[in-house]
Amino acid sequence: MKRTIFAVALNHQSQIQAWNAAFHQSPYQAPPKTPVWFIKPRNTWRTSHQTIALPEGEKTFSGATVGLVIGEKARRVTEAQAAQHIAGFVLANELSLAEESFYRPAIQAKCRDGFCPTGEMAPLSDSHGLEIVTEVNGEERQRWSTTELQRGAEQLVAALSDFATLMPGDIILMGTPQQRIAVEAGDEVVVRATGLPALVNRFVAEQTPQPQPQEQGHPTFFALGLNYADHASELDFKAPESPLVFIKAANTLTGDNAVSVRPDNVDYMHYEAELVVVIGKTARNVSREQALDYVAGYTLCNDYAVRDYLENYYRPNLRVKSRDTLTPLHPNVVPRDQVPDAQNLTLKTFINGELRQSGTTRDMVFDVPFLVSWLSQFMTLQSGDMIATGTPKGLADVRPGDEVVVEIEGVGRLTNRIVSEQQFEESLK
Ligand SMILES: O=C(O)C/C(=C\C=C(/O)C(=O)O)C(=O)O
Ligand SMILES: [Mg+2]
Repeated sequence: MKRTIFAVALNHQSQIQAWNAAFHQSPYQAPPKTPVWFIKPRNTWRTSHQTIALPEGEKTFSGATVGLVIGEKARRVTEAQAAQHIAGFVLANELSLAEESFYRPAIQAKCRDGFCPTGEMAPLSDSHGLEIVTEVNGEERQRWSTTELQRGAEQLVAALSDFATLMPGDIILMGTPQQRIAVEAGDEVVVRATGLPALVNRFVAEQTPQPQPQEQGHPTFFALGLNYADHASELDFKAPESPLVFIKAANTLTGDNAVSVRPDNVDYMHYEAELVVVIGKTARNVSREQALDYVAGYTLCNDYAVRDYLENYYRPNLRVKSRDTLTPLHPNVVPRDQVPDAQNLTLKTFINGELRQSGTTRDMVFDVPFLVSWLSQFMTLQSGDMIATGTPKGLADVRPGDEVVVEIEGVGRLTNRIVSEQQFEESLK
């Protein structure tokens, strides 16, 4: 069973070459130091032989790749240990709109319905030197080799498992060349590699929204960046003109009264009190007026961020936002009809009993109906998906031993304690 599909951008040499000059200039300033991870959420999943509806008015590009499949839980494994955690490999198509920037391009470009078909897994022991071939309507259009990747399978597992525990069934897509192949309605795209079952998909025009295939997978956990203007200005940003959405993987979620690990030798581990919207039924192309009908209710989370790991423009940055234990989420969902006005709730964070953050959901830049409607314009929201709506001003560092309580009026109270890496490791023994 698939759990989380992680993917890595800028892992093919041709991409690094193509972007090299831009990466030494503003706004990037420097090439990324660590892998640029992103997530292909469950609405993007398809299997071989399923059709994929192309978004209207957009140019879609095929990005044939190979994914490694985790067979055995991997937490902080070294490159030398990584191979024993890999069950095999799959072919995949990391479909995307044009990649014009690496500043949060991901969600609208990469997370559309059907934008991640994957084939069947084969228990290959090694992906080195694998040639990935793309055929469109029977004609070979691209061939590349995994020797051209900057980081191979073992390096990717080691880098990701350093902060995110990988579970059996998780997949890491290993990257695509800079050159992608435009696909059109009617095209049949076949991705092949020796030793792996071919991946075959036909593209069709998007007419009416297609029913979602019954795929299993974690609910998607969306989060908003800078959705309160006062918080954006405390981080020296302007309020965004359109929603800045990132996705957090399941590894980061924990519950009420749980612990969160502060990495050693960092300066900025910030709490973030956030209202979380829980989707109640499938939502595609819903208007702002209809949007609340698709909301089951509300809960709250603490969207911790280790800001030392921010790398300028390379966002969403999973090392900052999707680390193990760094998203305490309250398990109780308060039904929508018990929250008369989600845009008029007080949020508070207390550290060791002292009030440190206070704001109101009135100050959201993009309110709940807008967010549900906006996301549903380009992806299908499913029951259980959640949207963490951003945090107001008032961030501060937290240290091991701190008790952090996030409270939202009428929604709940979430308690969490900060531990050091050493304390956490000892608790696991
Ligand atoms: O971390 C940042 O600097 C901004 C950011 C996310 C911010 C939030 O999570 C928030 O405002 O609640 C980012 O993803 O870049
Ligand atoms: Mg946040």
